[in-house]
Amino acid sequence: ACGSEESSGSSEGSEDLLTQLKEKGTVTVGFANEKPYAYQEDGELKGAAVDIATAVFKELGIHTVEGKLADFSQLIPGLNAGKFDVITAGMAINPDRCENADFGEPEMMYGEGLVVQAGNPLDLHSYKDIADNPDATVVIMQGATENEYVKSEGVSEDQIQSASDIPATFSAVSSGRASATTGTEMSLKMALETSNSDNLEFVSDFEQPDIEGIPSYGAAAFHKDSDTLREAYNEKLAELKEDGTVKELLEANGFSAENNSVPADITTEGICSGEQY
Ligand SMILES: CC1=N[C@H](C(=O)O)[C@@H](O)CN1
Repeated sequence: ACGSEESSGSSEGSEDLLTQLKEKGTVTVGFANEKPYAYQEDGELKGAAVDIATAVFKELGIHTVEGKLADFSQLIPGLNAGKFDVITAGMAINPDRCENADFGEPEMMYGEGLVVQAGNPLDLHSYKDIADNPDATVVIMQGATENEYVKSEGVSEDQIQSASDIPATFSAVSSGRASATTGTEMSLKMALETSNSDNLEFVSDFEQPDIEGIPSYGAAAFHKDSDTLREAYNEKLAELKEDGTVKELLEANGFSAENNSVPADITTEGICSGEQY
């Protein structure tokens, strides 16, 4: 195949992407360095989304997974620009994103979290608490679902700050530039473990908002032209859900089988169409 040096997100040319990847034996995945979903540590690609994708690709005869780091907000644009073959970032499926990428079937379920300064000086326990306090600000990773979640709970645009990644959101709260940050529960817990700012606290009694999008369902995301690859991925993924491998991989990455496994009736089509969103 021509252009075999480049990973191409499109199936233009003589062979579809699945066939190309099988021939190369390598798939290139986009990720945003967010533990425990997809991150690099000691030169190795790790995380629940990476592990699940790696297991699926292995079943497809694609044994090497290479990572390409991108800001979270650049994952879908990067996919569509052909920088990687698939996004493995535990990205939440939602109707807006479904317009720009084709998600695989859901691999994990997750909720939200909140990190504030130690002692929780503004007494923030929900997105509504932020909305109700004009002095409160929240810093959120660019492109993350939480930007919409807080707004739907009444937080105003001028209370929201943006940062390119989770470490940058933590330093904004730690330095007092923002009152709080929100992200997925697991991202915040993990980032807090490795953060060297001891003046931050995870709000353990955070109230999950009762809004569209929560809980979220994370999945791999494919280029709109990669139907064959996505269908083959979904087929193997279903087998690995069935035989307990997905559950095992979630647990190995700190998720709980009980709280983070996807209920059997939830489908990507259902979420994209808005019926299950
Ligand atoms: C795993 C993850 N999920 C959310 C999202 O999909 O936007 C954001 O919190 C960013 N990271």
